[in-house]
Amino acid sequence: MDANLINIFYTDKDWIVTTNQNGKTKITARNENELHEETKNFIEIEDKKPETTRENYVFMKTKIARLFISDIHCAVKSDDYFKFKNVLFAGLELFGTVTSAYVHGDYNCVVLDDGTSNIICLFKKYIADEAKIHCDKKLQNFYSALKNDNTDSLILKVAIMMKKNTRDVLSKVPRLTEINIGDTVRIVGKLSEYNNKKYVFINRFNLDNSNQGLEDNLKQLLDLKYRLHKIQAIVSDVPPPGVSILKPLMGVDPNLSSNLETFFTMNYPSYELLFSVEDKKDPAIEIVNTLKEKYPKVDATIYTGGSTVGVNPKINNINTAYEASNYDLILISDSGIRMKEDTLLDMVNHLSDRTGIVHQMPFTCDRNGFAATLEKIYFGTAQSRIYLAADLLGTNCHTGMSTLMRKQVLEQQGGLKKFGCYLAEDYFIAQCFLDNGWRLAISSHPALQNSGTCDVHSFQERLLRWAKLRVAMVPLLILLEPLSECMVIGFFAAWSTSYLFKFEPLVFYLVHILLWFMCDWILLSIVQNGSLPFNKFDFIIGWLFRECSGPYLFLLAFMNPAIRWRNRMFKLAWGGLAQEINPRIKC
Ligand SMILES: CCCCCCCC/C=C\CCCCCCCC(=O)N[C@@H](CO)[C@H](O)/C=C/CCCCCCCCCCCCC
Ligand SMILES: O=c1ccn([C@@H]2O[C@H](COP(=O)(O)OP(=O)(O)O[C@H]3OC[C@@H](O)[C@H](O)[C@H]3O)[C@@H](O)[C@H]2O)c(=O)[nH]1
Repeated sequence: MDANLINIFYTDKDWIVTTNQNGKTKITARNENELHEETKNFIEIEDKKPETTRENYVFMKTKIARLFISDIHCAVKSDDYFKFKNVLFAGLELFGTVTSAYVHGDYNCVVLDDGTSNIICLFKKYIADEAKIHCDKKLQNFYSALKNDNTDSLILKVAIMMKKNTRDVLSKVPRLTEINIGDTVRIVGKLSEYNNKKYVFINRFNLDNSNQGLEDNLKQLLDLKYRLHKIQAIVSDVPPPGVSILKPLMGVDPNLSSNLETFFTMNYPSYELLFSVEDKKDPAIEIVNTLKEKYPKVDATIYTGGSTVGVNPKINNINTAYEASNYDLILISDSGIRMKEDTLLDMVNHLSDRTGIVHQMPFTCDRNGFAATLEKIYFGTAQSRIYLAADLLGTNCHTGMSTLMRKQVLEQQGGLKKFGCYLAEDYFIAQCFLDNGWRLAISSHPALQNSGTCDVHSFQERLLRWAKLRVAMVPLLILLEPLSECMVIGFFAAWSTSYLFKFEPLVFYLVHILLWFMCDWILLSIVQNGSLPFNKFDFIIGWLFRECSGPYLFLLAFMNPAIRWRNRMFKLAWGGLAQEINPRIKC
């Protein structure tokens, strides 16, 4: 921190706002590890004295804020300035990575992410593209007129000077085609707000790729970061297609309202939300109604009562909503999922003529407690490695907590109800797409599970249920799945190398575990794409717990095949057909 800082005039758990004797204001983040090196110090420097004070806020028209994007979303917008931590700013400077770029109406849009959040930054197509061409043409004409010297050269010189200025301003905003996904950029602009969403109107746009560290390069070597977090740009004048989002709800947890709210605030031009609640007295209905009132412009409907079209209670719950859906793309999204503002756009961008399904790889939001750490470790290591490997090999490993699919393909099979006789409808839906020649793709955004109910017992129950589904559907996994566990394969590898090469088995086993552990840490950091919410010691404990309990859970699943899902019990036949143990209908 600067030595000449003399006055702390605002602090909280995240920020310290200070001024020095010249009246300069500095906002410093307390927790700096999440940020890019460049944005560690959020210094707004303006030599002018405050021009005026308004409602006790220091106000300088020319102030430029350099803030986290997540904080920009919390800033209060008013007239031609915005307020953050009691400081008024006229404009802002952002630093981050371009995660998406597309044309929307008259605007070129760039989605910028700085690791804390993302925001849409836009500039008029006309300004960016045609104006530059127009300017260059005019300049050419002026130059040739000046060369011929048959008009008043002074006027021409002034005109040339002015046009050059205009071109300089315009050249600070690139064309959309000049921007690449993954570019690190610096944007200066004005904050704007529409429909409770913040946007930045770009005044200046600079590429800045000078800050890639060794870690970044290593990750890129592995190519996983590219596959997971770099998003394809679709530069097109055609707006993205409409999406019908099916949200099956059953009961309420402490995070439900905030999770569902993220579906009302997505940056996507046309979508409808179709909530399904089986029990008409379910308190989830009240939560959805409150959100509908808060966001009246979002097209949202609630379907209650469900319909019994099969054994799978999730399918029974959403089938009516599915049949009422209006768009050609269907997103089935479980109740505990949170969406980033640009996730839906990213998923749609991953569709191609041959891709029928785009799914999000299961992962978790940052939450506190051992259970949350354990969940993050499981999804970011043991599960990600198989999920990504399966994706690479084109094998079906689809988990249906957030899946975008083409309705036309489902309809050809007889609709969603066709899959109601399976408990693992997700696996069979994906298999059906594959069998019909369609490809599956993984979204760049991992699925952010954020259920408010997070404890070790229910997490293990869930893993147990999934293991039972897998064993019934793909019996070969009885053999292969234990072999994919670090402790089990390590044991066999140590035994065989000691037999074949006379290696010391204990040393081999410990080195194997250490290497596996380190690879898992790297993989988890890649999937997280930012700082982890726990330290290395927590990781060691969570990782050891997961690795030791994994094979044990698998054994349990194998020994007792009865499946409990929420308030119902099921059993599965080999192949995956389900039967409810107090059946209500026959499949
Ligand atoms: C010598 C080592 C051989 C390794 C073979 C790998 C065997 C697969 C091991 C574990 C499977 C983990 C699956 C991860 C996520 C599944 C989550 C889940 O169970 N979801 C269900 C509920 O939503 C869903 O219905 C099931 C979906 C997929 C089940 C089929 C999994 C087959 C995976 C085969 C992957 C092959 C990858 C090959 C890697 C070398
Ligand atoms: O009886 C039920 C159970 C569940 N559901 C809904 O189904 C969704 C998933 O339920 P849970 O969160 O309990 O289950 P999981 O996260 O384990 O689901 C996962 O595994 C089983 C697959 O069939 C699912 O597609 C997959 O998302 C939720 O939105 C839930 O509200 C119902 O509508 N009715």
